[in-house]
Amino acid sequence: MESTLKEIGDGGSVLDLDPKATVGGGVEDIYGEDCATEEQLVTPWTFSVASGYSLLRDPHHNKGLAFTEKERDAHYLRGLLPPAIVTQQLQEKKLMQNIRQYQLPLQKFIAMMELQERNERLFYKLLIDNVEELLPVVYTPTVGEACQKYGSIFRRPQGLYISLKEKGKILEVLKNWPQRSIQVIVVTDGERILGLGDLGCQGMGIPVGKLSLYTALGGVRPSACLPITIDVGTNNEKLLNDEFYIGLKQRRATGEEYYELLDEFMTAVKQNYGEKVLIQFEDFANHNAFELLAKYRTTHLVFNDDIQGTAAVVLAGAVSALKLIGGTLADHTFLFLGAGEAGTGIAELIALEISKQTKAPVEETRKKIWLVDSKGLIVHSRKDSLQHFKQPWAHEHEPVKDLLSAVKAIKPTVLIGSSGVGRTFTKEVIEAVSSINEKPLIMALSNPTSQSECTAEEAYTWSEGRAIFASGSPFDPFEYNGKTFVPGQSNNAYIFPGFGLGVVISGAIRVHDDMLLAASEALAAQVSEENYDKGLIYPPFTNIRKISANIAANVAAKAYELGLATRLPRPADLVKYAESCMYSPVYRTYR
Ligand SMILES: O=C([O-])CC(=O)C(=O)O
Ligand SMILES: [Mg+2]
Repeated sequence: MESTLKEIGDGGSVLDLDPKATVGGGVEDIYGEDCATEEQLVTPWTFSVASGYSLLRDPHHNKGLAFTEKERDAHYLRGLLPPAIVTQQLQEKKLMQNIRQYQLPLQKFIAMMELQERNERLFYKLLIDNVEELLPVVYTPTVGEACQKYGSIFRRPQGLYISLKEKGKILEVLKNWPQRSIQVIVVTDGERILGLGDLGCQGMGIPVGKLSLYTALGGVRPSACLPITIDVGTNNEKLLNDEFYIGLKQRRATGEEYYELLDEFMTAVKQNYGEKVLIQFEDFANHNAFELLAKYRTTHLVFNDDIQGTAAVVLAGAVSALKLIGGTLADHTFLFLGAGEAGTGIAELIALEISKQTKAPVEETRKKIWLVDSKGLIVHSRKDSLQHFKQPWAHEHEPVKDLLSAVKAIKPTVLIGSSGVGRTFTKEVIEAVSSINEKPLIMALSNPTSQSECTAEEAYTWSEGRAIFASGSPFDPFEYNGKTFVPGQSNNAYIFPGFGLGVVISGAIRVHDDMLLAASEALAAQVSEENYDKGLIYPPFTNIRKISANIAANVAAKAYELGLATRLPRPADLVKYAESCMYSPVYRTYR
């Protein structure tokens, strides 16, 4: 026998409400077909058929021991739970104690994953309240290890798998996902997971992790998030020979076969979810990442996190670092190690920002930015053999074979690592850049920690405490000569959740570069004097929800200004509006 469960909303939050309802045995949407936007969600409660034993097994509604006496009576839970009734706070305290007892980060990761599959609100409560501690568990660096071992830790699907086997049926596959009003999709094909390379189908850990940050850091409701992995095979021999590998055991499809599948996917997404679903491309290999972004940016609402998200966060760090290193952006010389998605994406956004500030054409402002790839400095004489995304950076200079020689020749004030290769900022490189600058800005962006171009300790020690340092994966504070330095985390996690929220709340239909500049500007504005005193060029993650609301508001304001927003009328106070839309993980009361 089943009861109808009604949740009493927790006030203001509209995005918080799950518009999908299950009534009787079938799946029916109580708001009708078109309920993708929050405006139509007028009632502060949802229905569910889950009750009794199945209610305890439903992660979206389960509260465990926090079910009250009344709820236990009304929803057939008597006897299924031990008698104690505890608060969400106490549950949180107990779980944090449990998680802290695990020695290995992967054990903590698995504990968090199990919690997410058991009690979603409690998972988000923990993540939001303990963000500094748990971000390295559910995100970089641990998520990298989890992807490497995903075959053996895989328990339940947390997202959609679309493989070559589903060719011709992708629309049907999308309809198998239980939630209908999706606002954000993060999709990968697993070919370049962080700096770890091709992990094939096991890359699923990344879209799942990124979307849990969309909710925890950006406040997009979990039921509106859809993680997707496209499996076209893998070229990773180890996985191909692994009996426990969960993906297609074949080499990667390329060329027409690949692009046909991707095209079917992009068409099916738009057909199923409409044009206001944000599709975030994540951890594709360079050659496909640039091509997919160029191909779909004019027809779909797409965002490449590795090209555009990373660019916005690094630009924000460079702008805020000016308080410490002096000058304007245009006064600085940038040298990158790595000329892939992150390197060229960051370089272009910096050139664009300098061009806006100085009114000089972007072709000119690019000349202050130099890139080194595996074959040395990118210079004009190499132009013909360069991939198209590297060509704008082929400046006039004699050939230079490696990073150290490039530092000596170019004399950068800012050194940025985006190569995906660890320990490439050697002692000689950091000493060389420190001999040129009183305060060199050094950013070691590659993830996870094992791929970082240098550690925080190395940057501070080899620069004799003069470097302003930030990294893609987190490092602990480091003491040098009696002073404690706190490294900033230059990771796109600062940008994409707030950026996505801004896109969702404005109903934007396209992503424009100026919206990235708006996100970057809002992030830089959140750094305080107190942060600078510790050498920090990013605000701490503890304030991330406030930061995300500010980023969302600035992005939404730009979307309105550009005529790309469809949510009308424009809310007067966009920060307040963004905050009011954010998902809250506090338990709801069931009647
Ligand atoms: O996931 C992260 O930590 C940042 C990122 O996008 C990458 O490294 O590909
Ligand atoms: Mg990425």
